[in-house]
Formats: sequence, C-alpha cells, structure tokens
Amino acid sequence: MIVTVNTMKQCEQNSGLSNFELMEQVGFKLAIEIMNRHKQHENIVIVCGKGNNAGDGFVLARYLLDSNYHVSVIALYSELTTPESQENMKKLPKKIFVKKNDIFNSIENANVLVDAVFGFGFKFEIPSECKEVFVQYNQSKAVKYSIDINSGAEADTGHIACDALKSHITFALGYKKIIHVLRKDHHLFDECIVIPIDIKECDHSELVEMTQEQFVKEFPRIQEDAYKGQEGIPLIVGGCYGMAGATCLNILGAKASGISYLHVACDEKIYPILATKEITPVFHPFTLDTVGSVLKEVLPKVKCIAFGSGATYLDSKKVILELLLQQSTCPVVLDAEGIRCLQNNLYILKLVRTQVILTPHLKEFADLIGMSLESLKTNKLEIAKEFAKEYHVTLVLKGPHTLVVSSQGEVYINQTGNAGLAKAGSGDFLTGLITGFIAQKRDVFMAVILAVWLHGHAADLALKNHHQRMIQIEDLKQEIEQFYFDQC
Ligand SMILES: NC(=O)C1=CN([C@@H]2O[C@H](COP(=O)(O)OP(=O)(O)OC[C@H]3O[C@@H](n4cnc5c(N)ncnc54)[C@H](O)[C@@H]3O)[C@@H](O)[C@H]2O)[C@H](O)CC1
Repeated sequence: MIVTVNTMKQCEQNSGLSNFELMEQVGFKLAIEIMNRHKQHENIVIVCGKGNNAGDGFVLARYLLDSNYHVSVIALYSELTTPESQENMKKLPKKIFVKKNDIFNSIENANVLVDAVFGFGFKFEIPSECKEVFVQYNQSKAVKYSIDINSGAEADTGHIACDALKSHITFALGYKKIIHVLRKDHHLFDECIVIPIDIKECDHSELVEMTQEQFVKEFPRIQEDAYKGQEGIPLIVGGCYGMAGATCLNILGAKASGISYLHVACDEKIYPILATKEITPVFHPFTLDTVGSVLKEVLPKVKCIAFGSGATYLDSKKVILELLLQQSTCPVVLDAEGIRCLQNNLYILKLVRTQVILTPHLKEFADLIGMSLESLKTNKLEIAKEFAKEYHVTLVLKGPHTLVVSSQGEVYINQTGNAGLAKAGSGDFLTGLITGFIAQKRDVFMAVILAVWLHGHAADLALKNHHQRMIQIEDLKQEIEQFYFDQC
C-alpha cells in the first residue's frame, strides 16, 4: 500500500495510540534494525531536526544507548516544534549531544549516520542553517540510514531539494509514501524497507498498485466460443513518409496485447511499406482528399483508436485529429504528434464526448501545458492530477516511473522498466499496447495500467538475455509472448 501524508496522518489518528506511543514504537523498531546490522563499538551519529522525525531519532538513540551502543546526537535545532520530540530529547543524557564546533568532526568520524532531520513535514528547500551539514553528510563514506523520508525530499510531491540527504536504506514508517516509489527519479536511497507500526490497516488509498499476480488476474481472457474481432478491434492511424517505422511499432505493440483483429489507416505513401512488413492488419490507405471518408467508414467498426505516432510530416494530421475527437464513440489514444497538435488548442478536449488518453513524456507534457520542464518536475504528480481532472482525460506521463492518472484523480506510479526503454520507438510500441488493451477491456484506466506495467516488465525480462543498451523495442513482443505463455 502506498499512501499520501494525509492518509498516513488519518491512519495514525485512527490507531488509538498517542503520538508518544507511536514514536516510542518507531524508535524501538528502528533500534532493532540498526542493532541487527551493526556492532556496539561502531560510531553511530544521529542527526536530528525539530519535528517528530527528530523525535524518532531521539527515541532510537535512547534504545541504542540502553543496549550499550556508541551513539551521539547532532541536534540541528535547539527549539523543537512538537511536545513528543521535546520530551524525548529531554530523556537523553546531555553528554551524547555533539557540541556545535564538533559537528563536522563527528560526521567525519561516524561509521553509521542516521538522518532524523526532516520527515514527511518537509517542504521546499533545505534551510541555510542545515546546508553545510547536509553537504558534509552526503560526502561521508559512513553507512547511512534515513528515518521515514530522506531529509530534503517532499513525501507527496516528489520534489527533491538540492543537497537532500542520501541513504543506503530508508526506513518507511507504516506504509510507503509517494516519494518511496519514485526512486528512479531521485536515487536518494538504494533500498526502502517498510517498518510496520501498530496503526489500523489503511482501507483506502488513492494510489493504485500493480503486481504480476494482479496483472494475471486482470489479463483479458479468450472465451471458448470466441470469433475474430470479439476480443476488441483497435484502429491505428499515423505514420508518415519517412516515419513508417512508428506505425510498425504501434502494430507490434497492439499485436502484443493479444488482439485478434487490427485496422490500420495510413497515408498511401507508406502503405506499401506497412503492407509488406505486416500481413495481418486490414489497411485503409488515404490521401489528404480521401482521409475523411476513409476514416468515417472504419470508425464504427473499432473499439479504440490510436493516433499520432510518427505523424510529424503527415499533411492531414489536423484534419484527422479533429475528425477523431468529434466523431469517435470509442476511446482515442493520442501520442506524439497527436499531442503536439493540441498545443494552444487544449480547450478542444473539453468539448470531446469520448474518452481521451494522452501519452506524453515529461517534455511533451511541459510543452502542452506551457510550463518549463523544471517547474513541472517540482510537482509533476499534482499538476498531472489537476490536468487530467480539468480536461477529463487519462494521462500517461512517461518517464522512469510512468504515471497513469485517471480523470477522477486516481494515480498509478509504475515500478517496472529500465533505462533500456529510453530509446526511439519505445513509446510507439507502448501506444500500440495501450490501444490493444483498451480495445479488449471496458475499464480504460485498468487497461492503460496493464499496458504500462507489461511494457516495463517485458524490458525487465529482456535484461536476462540482453545488455541494457541492446534491448531492441522489436524484442519486447517475444518477451511478452513468453510471459503470457508462462504466467497467463
Ligand atoms: N506513522 C508515522 O508515520 C509516524 C511518524 N512519525 C514521524 O513524524 C514525522 C513527521 O513529523 P512532523 O513533525 O510532521 O514533520 P518533520 O519531522 O518532517 O518536521 C518538520 C518540521 O520542519 C519544518 N520544516 C519543513 N520544511 C522546512 C524547511 N524547508 N525549512 C525549515 N523548516 C522546515 C516544519 O515546519 C516542521 O516544524 C514522520 O516523517 C515520522 O518520522 C512519528 O514518530 C509517529 C509515527
């Protein structure tokens, strides 16, 4: 389960335990984790801030001291903001607090460093009074642990302040928070371990998760009396002279979703290439003059449409977009050029009656909403949520952790995939996969999640036999076929 800070606080309130009791429990459990990994003679330095995260650090220090561990505490603030942290600071002997002038020596000589500066209460940037300590902390070769949240990271937004503290292990308290599942974006920790605490089990989270078991459960099955086309028929529209490969990869992705019938509408200039390469789709070649009538004829036959991959130089691209958005009664997936055509025309999305799925990567999304990439990165989750709600779309924000956001504000943060996917054609394959799954499933949000999860999972499976650099997008279909054969 992944929770927001608000949900976490709610769980704490419902636990029936006071903050004092929870903090005591957290400090005790953390001490066990540290004692399991380190010997008494090692020099353990706990760096504390001013809130309850510092309180956890003080309780940890007390338990380690009680077990005769060599512990010292750097208290960065003399004024603490919560009664729990104040009380727990008072319980520690004065001699274990590092004097101001000795802070740098103490960090330099530490074997183990524990970050208890900021937890989920942190916002914005590292305050100037902590800066130098943070820089030195990150330079230390000690084994490093962070309690709950790496200090300098915002738990919900994923914003990482400059010089945020790094760790080998971060102990997430109770549940993982959003920051813990964005590791590939920030690399602040090597490992995240959840420390269970006695809070009432959280029965609801706005964050959806996907595992292999869930995938297998949700995977669309073929009925015994199935006939061709029953499993959902997608239509792919796109490509252009010079970029026929994008449509080939759309087709490959759609086929990898398991569909049994596929329509492809393309500029007649690339039709010979596609028809030579792919023999199973039904093709609908068009020119600028015929595109309207060609599409109008095929639209009623299909369950999901993809448009935009490789359509950069397609002269009919704007006509196609308008027609699809006005006349389609099934979901429309817009990729690449399909998204770029919406720039400065976003209002169109508010007039559309059918479901629209947008698949931009971060830069394409920043351009679409007229925001700098840097600003978007500081709060991409909230911005994505607001956008999906305002324009009533499903947003697939591609990146190391692709986000899928529904028009109702539900969020899925993908955990599969690796840098081998960061190459041309990867998005085209994903668009095909998404379109194929939507064509077979009524629940659009779930269909998109299945596709995103599987795309990354196929790349992870490919690592068994391929160097990351040598994962070819064309290879993903074989990995997926083998995966279905083994698991579904
Ligand atoms: N179930 C649990 O998860 C439990 C968690 N516990 C721990 O409590 C912290 C959260 O505690 P909180 O007091 O709310 O926040 P922090 O410790 O992060 O302290 C925030 C403190 O710092 C101030 N602040 C925030 N940002 C900045 C900034 N940029 N510059 C300066 N100061 C800043 C803010 O105003 C606050 O005063 C959680 O992570 C756990 O570690 C409990 O132990 C109970 C169980």
